[in-house]
Amino acid sequence: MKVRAAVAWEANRPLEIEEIDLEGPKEGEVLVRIVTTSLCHTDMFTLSGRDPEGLFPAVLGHEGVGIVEEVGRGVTSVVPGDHIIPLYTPEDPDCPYIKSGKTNLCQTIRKTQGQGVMPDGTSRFSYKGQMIHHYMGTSTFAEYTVLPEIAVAKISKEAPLAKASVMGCAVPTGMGAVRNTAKVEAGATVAVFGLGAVGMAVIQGAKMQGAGRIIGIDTNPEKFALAKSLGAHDCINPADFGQPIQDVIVEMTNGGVDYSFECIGNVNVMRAALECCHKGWGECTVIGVAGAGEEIATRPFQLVTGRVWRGSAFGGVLGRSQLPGMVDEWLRGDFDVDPYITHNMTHEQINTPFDLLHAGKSIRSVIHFQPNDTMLVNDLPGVIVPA
Ligand SMILES: NC(=O)c1ccc[n+]([C@@H]2O[C@H](COP(=O)([O-])OP(=O)(O)OC[C@H]3O[C@@H](n4cnc5c(N)ncnc54)[C@H](O)[C@@H]3O)[C@@H](O)[C@H]2O)c1
Ligand SMILES: N[C@@H](CCC(=O)N[C@@H](CSCO)C(=O)NCC(=O)O)C(=O)O
Ligand SMILES: [Zn+2]
Ligand SMILES: [Zn+2]
Repeated sequence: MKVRAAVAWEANRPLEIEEIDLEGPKEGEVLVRIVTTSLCHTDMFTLSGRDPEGLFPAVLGHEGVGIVEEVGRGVTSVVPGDHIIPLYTPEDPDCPYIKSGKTNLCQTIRKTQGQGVMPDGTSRFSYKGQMIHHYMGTSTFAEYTVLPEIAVAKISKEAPLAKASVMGCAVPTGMGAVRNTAKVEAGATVAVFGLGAVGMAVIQGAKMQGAGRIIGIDTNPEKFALAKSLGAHDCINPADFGQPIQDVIVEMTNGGVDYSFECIGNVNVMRAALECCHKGWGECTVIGVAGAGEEIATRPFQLVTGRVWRGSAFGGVLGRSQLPGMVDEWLRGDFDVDPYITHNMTHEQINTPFDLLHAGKSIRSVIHFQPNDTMLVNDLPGVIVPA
């Protein structure tokens, strides 16, 4: 079939909307109509050319929501009409990683996913006969995409599709890192480095866990008002201090924080995030994604004296078994996704979210594939960007 897709032809070049060819779902695959998708910093990171797994041309996008249109042979867990969230961290119950009960990092299709192809080694996308790569196994910047069955999470049909895309990455990543990776407990002191959508979800998650003090850190003070409204007690800008930010936080907290989260992808900040942790027990969770060749450093003494460095992908969330429950929490009103959505626009405006995110003007921009259906709902959060 012919589908309109935003194609990243090469690194550092604006995406182009093209009419490309999409092959139907093969065995174990699902054809999905994407309803909305939002831009995560990771898409921008890959477009920048700094992602060691970045491949071009590709259809980027991994934070979205859609409706199953057709299923391939052997697919039993979803049917046409189901509402789903594409999973860049799939969940195959037969995967030894999943069976371990210790991680959400399903490896069943990880290799081909990193090669920009479906599990059978081929791409469903092409343009005038030229192969176009899939991205993160999701490629949500297309009207329709094909996904392996293990990479779709069936969610409640009550979830408004106009807003649900943020449940595809930012919200579960930040909230899950708090609950599943760090396991923040009531009363804990928390530092959140980077107040984009991921950092905001960490704040929201920490507040829900009953954290006693939440400190937000960002070089862009325009993020502070939202961070405070979600639960941050203090927000600080490293540029306002004449000493390393980790020293400032250790002083502010009388010895360091119980938990810190790096939500930027900056290896120097990852060091600060470790070193602001309390001696003896403080734990730093790295969420941000750093570029090819970049490495982290600290004095090993920081670890010898009890601080812990760990990392989190997709918040440690099991996509098929746990994400639908997180969507239900949202629908019950346990948390709100509206604060994440600052802008709404059409697929044709796909490059605007990159400009807004780069300029620090947005949290999440949502792309609406059927603007007449989803952009005109009366409680749509954020502004509608004029075409
Ligand atoms: N591990 C995962 O599963 C996962 C999932 C989603 C996103 N990510 C990564 O998390 C990071 C955050 O994603 P996002 O979409 O929230 O990004 P974002 O661009 O919306 O937010 C990043 C924030 O960091 C701030 N910042 C930049 N440099 C800073 C510095 N030196 N000190 C303090 N603040 C600084 C920016 O002002 C911005 O507010 C990215 O690296 C992204 O690739 C990882
Ligand atoms: N491809 C990069 C790493 C990118 C990365 O770390 N991706 C995160 C998700 S970011 C979502 O916004 C992730 O889940 N990683 C686990 C995995 O990819 O298996 C690189 O090669 O450095
Ligand atoms: Zn993401
Ligand atoms: Zn940039």
